[in-house]
Amino acid sequence: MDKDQKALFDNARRVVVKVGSGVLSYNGGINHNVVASISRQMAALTQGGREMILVSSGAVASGVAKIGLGRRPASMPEKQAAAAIGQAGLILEYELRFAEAGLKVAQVLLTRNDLSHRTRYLNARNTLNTLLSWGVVPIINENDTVVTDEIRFGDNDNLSAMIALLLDADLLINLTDIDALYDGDPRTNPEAKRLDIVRKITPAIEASSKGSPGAVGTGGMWTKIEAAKKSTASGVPMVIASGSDPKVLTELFEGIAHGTYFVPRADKLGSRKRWIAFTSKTFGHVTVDDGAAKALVERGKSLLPSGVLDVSGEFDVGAAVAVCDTSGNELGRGLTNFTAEEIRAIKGLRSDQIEASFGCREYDEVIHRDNLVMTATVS
Ligand SMILES: Nc1ncnc2c1ncn2[C@@H]1O[C@H](COP(=O)(O)OP(=O)(O)O)[C@@H](O)[C@H]1O
Ligand SMILES: N[C@@H](CCC(=O)OP(=O)(O)O)C(=O)O
Repeated sequence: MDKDQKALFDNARRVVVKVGSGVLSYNGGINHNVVASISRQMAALTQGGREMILVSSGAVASGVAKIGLGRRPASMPEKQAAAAIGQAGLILEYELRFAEAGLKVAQVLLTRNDLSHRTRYLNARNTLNTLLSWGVVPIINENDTVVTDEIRFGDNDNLSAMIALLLDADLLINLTDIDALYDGDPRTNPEAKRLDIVRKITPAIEASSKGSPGAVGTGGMWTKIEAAKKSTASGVPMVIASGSDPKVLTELFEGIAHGTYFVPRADKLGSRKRWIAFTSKTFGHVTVDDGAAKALVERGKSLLPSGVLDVSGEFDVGAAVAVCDTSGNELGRGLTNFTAEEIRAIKGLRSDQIEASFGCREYDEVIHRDNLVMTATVS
């Protein structure tokens, strides 16, 4: 790896590692060698002075094996039931492996709703920080029992990025059943070429990652690219590498390159803005005209009522909303100063017109720049 990457690994104090179902499964059950090698490497890194956090899939695979289903169930309730059976055994296995190195682990189960709710997000952050301060390794999975389509992450890739942002991690490592990101799905395109470094997630990279997942994974490469977008746009680098390589983590921290490295933006986004941009749940969207789009994206301005063309959804003051251009592309997200109904009444109006029509105006901005994060570029 190059000098900059090596410095980054050397200096990374807090690291989130995600392991996917594909690499954790073997013959319809859990791959004990992979659990052992990931635990051993993470324990050594923890003892070397880093704070390591694990996001591990594998509950469904473990449950399927335990009750002898023979195959991964198709229906949601069956998957949830299998995960409930498998999660205990999965954590027990990690607990035993980490204990061999004298370390303790903690099970943390989360849903998307937990993190999109600001207070619960802060509670989760406090708990995780306390565990880390006690030298305990948190092992996180989606709380499959209670998730519905509405609140599920659906994939642990996005959850791992949100955890990296929540904990202000220095690095996110995604261990999967393939050695790197390719410019096409190698399972269907034998000509696909390996990408060692991604400086910008281009539409071509997005398109090449849309193949379906492996037999047991969820989301495939696409959800890993979504995670890389969240992570790098917040200033946290991400690596996709093979989890079946028993030295992958150890070697990465020795300066030996593995997999694909996603270069982050230079300046780290503050923790509140990360939450607004990537973790909050949006309750609607406002469509802005071309002038407002440019002012927001290129000049970091607040969103004024005069730039708003349309509003969708019903929301209250303080809700998170997406800001979209006239083609429906999401430009960013922010916390609104007005309800949806109020924005409908004042859209397109200048501040003096609002005062003339309504007799007063509490805020000049629909979304103030302090509560706004733009994630897109405008051509
Ligand atoms: N562009 C790509 N580069 C690499 N792998 C890809 C690509 N597109 C799709 N894939 C597939 O994504 C799979 C990994 O995703 P998934 O099965 O969901 O893993 P995990 O269980 O680790 O989340 C790989 O096995 C690979 O076949
Ligand atoms: N919560 C599920 C994992 C779902 C999931 O995201 O799987 P994967 O895409 O393999 O990381 C489980 O533990 O089986």
